[in-house]
Amino acid sequence: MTAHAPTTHETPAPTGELAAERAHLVTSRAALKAMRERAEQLFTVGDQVAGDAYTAEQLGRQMAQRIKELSDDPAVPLFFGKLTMAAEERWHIGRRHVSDAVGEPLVLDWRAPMSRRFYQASARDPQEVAVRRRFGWSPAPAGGSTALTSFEDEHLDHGQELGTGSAILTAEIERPRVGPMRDIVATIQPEQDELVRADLEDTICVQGAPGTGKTAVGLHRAAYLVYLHRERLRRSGVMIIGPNRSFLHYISAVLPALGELEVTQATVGELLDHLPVRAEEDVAAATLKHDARMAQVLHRALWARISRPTGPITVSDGSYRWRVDEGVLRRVVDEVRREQPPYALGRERVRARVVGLLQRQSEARRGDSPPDAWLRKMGKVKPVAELLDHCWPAITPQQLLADLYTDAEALSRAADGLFSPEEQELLHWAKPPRSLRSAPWTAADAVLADEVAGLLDRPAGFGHIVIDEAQDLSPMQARALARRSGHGSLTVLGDLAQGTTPWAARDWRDMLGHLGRPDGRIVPLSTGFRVPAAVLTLANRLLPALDVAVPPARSLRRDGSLEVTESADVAAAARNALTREGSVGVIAADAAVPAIVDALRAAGLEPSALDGDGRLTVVPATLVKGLEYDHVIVCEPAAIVAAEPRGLHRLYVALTRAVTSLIVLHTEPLPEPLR
Ligand SMILES: Nc1ncnc2c1ncn2[C@@H]1O[C@H](COP(=O)(O)OP(=O)(O)OP(=O)(O)O)[C@@H](O)[C@H]1O
Repeated sequence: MTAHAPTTHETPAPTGELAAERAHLVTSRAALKAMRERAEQLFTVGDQVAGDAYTAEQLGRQMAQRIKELSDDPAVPLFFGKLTMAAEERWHIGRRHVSDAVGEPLVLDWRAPMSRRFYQASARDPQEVAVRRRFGWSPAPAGGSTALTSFEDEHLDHGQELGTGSAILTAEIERPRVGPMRDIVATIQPEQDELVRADLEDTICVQGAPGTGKTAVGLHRAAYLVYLHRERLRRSGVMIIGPNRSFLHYISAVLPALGELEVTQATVGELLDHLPVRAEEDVAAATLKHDARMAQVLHRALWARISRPTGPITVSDGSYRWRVDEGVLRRVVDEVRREQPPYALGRERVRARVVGLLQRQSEARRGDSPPDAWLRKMGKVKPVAELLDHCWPAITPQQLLADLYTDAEALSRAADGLFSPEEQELLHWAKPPRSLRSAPWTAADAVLADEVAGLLDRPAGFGHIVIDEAQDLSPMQARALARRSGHGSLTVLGDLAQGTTPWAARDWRDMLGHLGRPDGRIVPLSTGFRVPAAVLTLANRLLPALDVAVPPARSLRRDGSLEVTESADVAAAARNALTREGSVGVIAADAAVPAIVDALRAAGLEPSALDGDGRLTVVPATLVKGLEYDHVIVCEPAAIVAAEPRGLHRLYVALTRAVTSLIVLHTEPLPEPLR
């Protein structure tokens, strides 16, 4: 394969081609406006013609959604690419579909099957594409519009291919980052596109070094799947799981920019709402609670609640008395138990079968079928209720956990052969709480309560879940997500080297097992788009000490700078960084953050809150995962390492947040691998 120099046209364009492209832009914008006006008109008419209130509301919601989808943001290019086919057809590719009054497409949605060639065609396999064109756009000033300024052609039919040498890709990657994450739809790379367009049925697990575009791939895959399977996924839903709220805030603009407004975004913690978290616990206890063995302990503890009937029941029904013998009742309970339904469903099944036995007696005596009200009444009569409370008692997740934590014998039975006596002791509450609400519930208990809730009843599953920073999930958290995925598929994104929780994954196959998808495809991403090579070389020196088998990251970026300085003057470093274009992130051990904020303020600088939109942000090291800044100042690496057991992993995360420059400030000796 031979790569040739591109034919790049810069503004002002000497040829009429750029003018023709600008004319196409004007036509496309006008067509989009007309589409929006038609939708608005339908919206008004729909209001008058829709039959019942429900239909009207549904229709209204869909139309309002459609109008929003058709909105034209002048700051966002309407198209970014163009394919000229060997057969002379021409297709512009953009963020959404635009067609003219007779339905002729003016811009193809990037997710349409045809658009795939824009990302995948190569000189070796042109896929009938003669020329691939990428457009350059000027940055939009605040509140203003972007302008079409240039284009770059690859004559695939003549063996020309730029790959990552594209000037427009380079400009996009090097564009200063301010504010939330942007979509990468104009420059998705072939290896990323393969993942974005993976089938809905496919669970994929992406192991990628920092900045290889994992988050970007996950978000674009969500947008792609919603486009392709709109009706199905609108019903079941798509969810994005991120490590914390700051991260979710950072990525929140990407899907709306791609026209997708109905995707749920949450942290794992936000999904677990079965008890109020009010206490902290030591790492050993928390780690044990996050261990996969805990699932077996809870399963045993719950099913140990079931006991066999110890006598017959007799039910008075007007002038009749029905009787069910102990042996028959035992068979009912044993049978339902063998069927292994969710526990709460099992209880109802026992109830229904006992009522069925009463019904048969009644029918035999009375000669006709009793009405539904009779069946409901029989389900609640005292002997039946007492039988259920004895044999298959109702239980809440909180009650089950509290009983385990306070009753050493019950715990020992459930944990027999699984937990050592010392481990069991870790779970024990020294004194019983006054009430379940005031019990010292911890975050790990919330995960366990969710496991129990999942044994009681199966939650409805999402059609697709994208899990970012998945390396940090514990086996029990992974199970909580598996439960919410039902028959759906997963996109699992992470980097074993960035695992910072005590239970962080060391092997993706194990994690996929906990996520209920042991056969998921594990795919590496290796090209880094964020971190400059010099910075990555420094961070890679930590890898051998991180005890994970991952290939070192490789950067596309030859620009950028690295400075390691023996100084504590963060204000001077920040002031200097602010003279350059782009965002500045100061990353420090959590405990050092207040003093750094004070020092910056004392120097007349104004750091903004993590979710704010200022140019200078001070970020606690524990919250920086997934984020990026043009200029990063990492303060005192030794303190970041010392703050937690997996401090070196945390430092690896901190060092890989820089897009353009990294400044490491220290007065203490640097951690060993960096010396
Ligand atoms: N194909 C691409 N074109 C342009 N920019 C890209 C491309 N792929 C990734 N990027 C950019 O590279 C940066 C890193 O991407 P992203 O945050 O998705 O990486 P990541 O693998 O999730 O990183 P980390 O593991 O550090 O969280 C982002 O600014 C993203 O927009």
